[in-house]
Amino acid sequence: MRMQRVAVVLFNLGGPDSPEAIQPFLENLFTDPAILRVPGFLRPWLGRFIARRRTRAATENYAILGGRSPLLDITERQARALEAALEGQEAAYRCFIAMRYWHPFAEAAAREVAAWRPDQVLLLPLYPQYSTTTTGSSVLDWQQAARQAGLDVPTTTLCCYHSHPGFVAATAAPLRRTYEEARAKLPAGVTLRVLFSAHGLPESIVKAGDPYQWQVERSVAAVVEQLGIPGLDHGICYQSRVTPQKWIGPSTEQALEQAARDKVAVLVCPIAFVSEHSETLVELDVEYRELAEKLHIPGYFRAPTQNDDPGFIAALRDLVLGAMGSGRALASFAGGRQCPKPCTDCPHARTAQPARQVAA
Ligand SMILES: C=CC1=C(C)c2cc3[nH]c(cc4nc(cc5[nH]c(cc1n2)c(C)c5CCC(=O)O)C(CCC(=O)O)=C4C)c(C)c3C=C
Ligand SMILES: [Fe+2]
Ligand SMILES: [Fe+2]
Repeated sequence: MRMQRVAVVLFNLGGPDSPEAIQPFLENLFTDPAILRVPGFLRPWLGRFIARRRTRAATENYAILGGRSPLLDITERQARALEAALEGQEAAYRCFIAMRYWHPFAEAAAREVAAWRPDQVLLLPLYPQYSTTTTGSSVLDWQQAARQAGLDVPTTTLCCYHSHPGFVAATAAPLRRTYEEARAKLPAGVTLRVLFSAHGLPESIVKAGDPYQWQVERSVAAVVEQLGIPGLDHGICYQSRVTPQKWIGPSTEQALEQAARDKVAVLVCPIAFVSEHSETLVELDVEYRELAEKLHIPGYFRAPTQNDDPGFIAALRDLVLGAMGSGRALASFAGGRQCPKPCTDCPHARTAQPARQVAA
């Protein structure tokens, strides 16, 4: 009998692979209805307008990284490491990558998956917390791509793993190392504040029911508990605001200003990214570091993201094996947007409509 084949599809946002790709990448992003929530007839025009306005700042950021995002290279490493970690199971696992706004798109990934003839597909977002703007958008994109590729096999979606013990441990371990290194460099009297920095969202998206902020808070609580540092000074803040609307706060800039007023050193820990990219390597390592210096903050440190750290890959393996056969499926959410229903304690699980099975 042929061994069962499981295609694991890793979702991430994608990033430009050359300076010329920056504007079309941004156009793809800002014309996504999950990101730009304006009437359909306005979206292509407004989305391209916002993208063109953002291109200059983004080009300057990517220039610091050699003109391209490192996200795909890192995701490739994660995919190969996860594939290796899944060897020796009862089923044969192969990992594929579907990026949302730049190559490899879901369309190409779905064709590759179909050609491999899997018995099952598992969708694995590289976003620990569910947002309609990230995982939700990628799932919708995948569903369309899979239909076009004629891929009709049972599909399981892993919506979120904000408090999964493996993810929490893989976040806490490098944070603890950086914390100890930072402590050793600081004078004894200086407090070190851990600032958990997550990608921000427009407040209207959270008010419409997006569970992302709540899940970020859950992740932070779990990581702090795992660290077990008595009296740890810590806070949550949100970075990367790119539109003029009101975004959730406090912003990372505001949190740094508060740290300056409190005369504490800061250790910034990314909590919603699991790979290095422009928002960690440029925003956190260059822009916020400069701001911290300008504000005379007594010390600025940054914990690394997980990338292909063995602890994180082991967490992904456990998530994959735990999700297989669990019957997790998508439910349609009030308002017509897709929202998953796998965790019993997510607010969206309580508000979701009865499950509409998209896969067995
Ligand atoms: C309204 C705009 C945006 C929302 C909402 C948003 C949500 C969101 N994004 C990530 C993770 C990533 N974002 C990345 C790049 C990126 N994101 C936006 C805008 C929104 N993101 C822009 C305009 C860009 C391009 C870069 C820039 O112009 O500064 C990336 C990849 C970047 C790379 O270097 O490859 C990631 C990853 C999350 C987790 C999230 C909400 C939960
Ligand atoms: Fe983003
Ligand atoms: Fe959930």
